Amino acid sequence: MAVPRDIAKAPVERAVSYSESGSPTTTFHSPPSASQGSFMGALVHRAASAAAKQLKPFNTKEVKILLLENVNQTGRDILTAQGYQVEFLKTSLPEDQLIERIRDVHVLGIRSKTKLTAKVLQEAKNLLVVGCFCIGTNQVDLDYAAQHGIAVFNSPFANSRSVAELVIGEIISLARQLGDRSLEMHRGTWNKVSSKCWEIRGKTLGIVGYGHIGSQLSVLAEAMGMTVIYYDVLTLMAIGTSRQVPTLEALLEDADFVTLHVPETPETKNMISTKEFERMKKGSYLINASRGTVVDIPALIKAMRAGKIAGAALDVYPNEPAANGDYFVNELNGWAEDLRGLGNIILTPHIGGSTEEAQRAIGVEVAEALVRYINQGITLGSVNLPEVTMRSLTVTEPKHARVIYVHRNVPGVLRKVNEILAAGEHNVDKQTSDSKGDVAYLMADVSNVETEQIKDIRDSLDSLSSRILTRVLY
Ligand SMILES: NC(=O)C1=CN([C@@H]2O[C@H](COP(=O)(O)OP(=O)(O)OC[C@H]3O[C@@H](n4cnc5c(N)ncnc54)[C@H](O)[C@@H]3O)[C@@H](O)[C@H]2O)C=CC1
Ligand SMILES: O=C(O)CCC(=O)C(=O)O
Repeated sequence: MAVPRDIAKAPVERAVSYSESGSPTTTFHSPPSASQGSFMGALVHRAASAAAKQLKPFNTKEVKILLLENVNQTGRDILTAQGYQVEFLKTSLPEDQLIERIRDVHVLGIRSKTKLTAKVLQEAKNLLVVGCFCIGTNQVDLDYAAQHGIAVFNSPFANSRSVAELVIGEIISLARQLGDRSLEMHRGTWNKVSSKCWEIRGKTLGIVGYGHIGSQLSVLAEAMGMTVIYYDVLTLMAIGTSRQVPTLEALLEDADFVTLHVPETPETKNMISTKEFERMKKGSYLINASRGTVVDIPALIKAMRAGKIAGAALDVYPNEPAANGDYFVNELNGWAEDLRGLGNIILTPHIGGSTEEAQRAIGVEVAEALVRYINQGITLGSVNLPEVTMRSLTVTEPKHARVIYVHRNVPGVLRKVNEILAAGEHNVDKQTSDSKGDVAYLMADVSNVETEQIKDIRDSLDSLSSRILTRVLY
C-alpha cells in the first residue's frame, strides 16, 4: 500500500517551506460531506473508493488558511479536518491589516466585504487560492489573480433562494408599509392605516437580472399572484408566464415593483439613477439586494421625497461597515442620515444570503472546492482560471506525480512541457489543458518519477518564459 507523500511547491516567487523528503503525513480522508449534495462531491468520492492516491501540495500542517468575515462552521470544519492551519476572524480587515496578514497565507477565505485589489494581492506572495464564501466576486481583482496563478472560487447559487425569499417579504412589507407601522408601535403609537396600502396580487414585478436569484424570485412572485416581467442583457427562457422585455426602460415603465439582481460591473454602476426614476411609475417601489453601486442613492432620496417612489428596500450599500455593531452614518456614506430619515424604506445590513441553510451550504461548497484545488489541482468551479479536472492517480501508481503548470496562453508551451517531461524519461499517462483568455492551465499525470526528480521537473518548468505557476503533487 503506497504511503501518501507530501511534496510540491508554490512558485519560486511565492515560495513556501516544503518537505523534499517525501515524509509521510496524515492520510487524506475526504470529509464525509464530499460525497453529499454535489456532483463534484460524488466524483471525488467515487474516485476515492477506487483507491485514489491522495496527493498533497505541502505538508498539510504547513498550509496556512485565513478565514475572514465569519465563514460558516461547516467550511471551517472541512478545512480543519484536512490538518491545515486554519485561522478564523469574524470581521473583514482594513487594507493595511489585510496586506500585513495576507503575506504568509496560502489560502484566503472571504465574503463580500474584503477587497482583494491588485495592490493587496501583490503582497500575497504565498497565496494559491481565494475562496469567496458568497456569490459575488466583484470584491476580487479576478484578472490580476488569474495572471498570477491565484485561483478564485465562489458558491454560485447556494444563497439564491434566501435572497429571493427576502425580496418576497420586502414586496409585501413595502406594499403594506409594515416597517413604518412596526416602528410606530415600538414607539407606542397606534396608527391603523389603509391609505396607499395594497395587495400584491395582480401587481407587476419587474426583475432586472434574470439569473439564479431573479428566476427563483419569478416563480415565487407568480405564486403570489403577481405578473412578472424581466430585463436581462441575455435572452433567457421565461419561467412560468413571466415575460422578457427588450429594454430596461420598458421594464421601468410597466413595473409596480422594480427589483435588481445584477452583478456589480462597470455597466451596472448607477444603473438606476435620476433618468430611471423618472421612467418609473408614480407610486412604484424599488428593491436592491444586488450591490450598493447599482443604485444612485441621492437620486433615490430625491425621488422618494418627491413622492415618485412610494417605498424602497435596500440590503446593500456602496460602503458597508466592517463589523456588526459598527455605525451606518454619514462618515461611511455621505447620505446615510437622509436615507434613514425617509418613510417606508426598509434598510437591512446585507443579509440577503444570511440564513442558516445558505451559510451552511456555502461553507461546504467552497471549502470542498478549496480542498480539491489544494490537494489535487482541480479547478472545476473556478471563476477566473480555466476549469480543468482529471481522474485521480491511484495507489497502484506509486511513482506517479501530478504536474500542474499555469502559463501564458502562447503557442508552443505544450511541446516544451512535454519535452521537459520526456527528457526525464517520464511517460505522460494523461494530460489535459484548457485556456481562458491569456491564461492556460495544464495538468499532467506522469509516471516513473523518483522523489529526487521532483525538484528538477519543477525547476525546468519554472525556467520556461511562459510560466505563471508550477506545482508538482505526488
Ligand atoms: N444581498 C445579498 O446578500 C446577495 C447579493 N447577491 C448579488 O446578487 C447578484 C446576482 O446574483 P445571481 O442571480 O446569483 O447572479 P447571476 O449571475 O445568476 O445572474 C445575474 C444576471 O444579471 C444579468 N446581467 C448582467 N449584467 C446586466 C446588465 N447590465 N443589465 C441587465 N442584466 C444584466 C446576467 O445576464 C445574469 O442573467 C450577485 O452578483 C451579487 O452581487 C448575491 C447573493 C446574496
Ligand atoms: O453574506 C455574504 O457573505 C454576502 C452575500 C452576497 O452578497 C453574495 O453572496 O454575493
